[in-house]
Amino acid sequence: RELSAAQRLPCWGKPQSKQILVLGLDGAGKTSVLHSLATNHVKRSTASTEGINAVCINTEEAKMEFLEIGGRESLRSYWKMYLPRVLVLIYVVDAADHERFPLAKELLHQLIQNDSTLPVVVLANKQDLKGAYCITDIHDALALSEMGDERKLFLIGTHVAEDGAEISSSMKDAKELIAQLVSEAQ
Ligand SMILES: Nc1nc2c(ncn2[C@@H]2O[C@H](COP(=O)(O)OP(=O)(O)OP(=O)(O)O)[C@@H](O)[C@H]2O)c(=O)[nH]1
Ligand SMILES: [Mg+2]
Repeated sequence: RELSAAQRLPCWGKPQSKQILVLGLDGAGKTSVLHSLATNHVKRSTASTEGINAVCINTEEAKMEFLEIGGRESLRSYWKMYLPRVLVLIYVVDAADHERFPLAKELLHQLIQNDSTLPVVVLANKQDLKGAYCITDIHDALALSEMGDERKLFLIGTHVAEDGAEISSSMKDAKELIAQLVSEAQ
């Protein structure tokens, strides 16, 4: 496993680049969301990310470089290493994974505790699943009211359900919002 490869990735680390970190527990849907945002079509991931996964996405507004770090327990210690370089943090949760909300919450709060202004976009993914928590419940479960007053914080429900379909309007909104945030953050 070569996490240090991040330094050599073609689109990661250029001074003019807008870097976005994508974190969240394993299985939350980070890779699936990134694939879908990149292609505008739903594409579910079939494998857990072994290390890091870098995806460049360009919109009219911004050239964006997304870096996902796998969410498995063995990879979580790497998450914070990338924080100092990011403009925006995307935190993906599986809205139906009730059992692990407390863990997802704890890890999110640990990540942002030393940066009171880092913008955060929480994606409450898998909204298509029966039993998925709605936005209000996710807001409570993750204690998003305790993320600090100075921070730009957004919570969007998403799903990556039907392979091949065009991405949902909420996913398009998320893409626009992220582009907006990175252009403001630079
Ligand atoms: N029903 C449903 N399944 C989803 C959704 N998003 C992702 N999945 C499925 O959930 C599983 C995990 O998705 P990934 O995108 O690999 O999750 P990840 O967060 O990248 O996981 P790691 O790389 O292990 O950290 C895959 O089987 C996906 O097909 C969704 O919105 N709805
Ligand atoms: Mg992944």
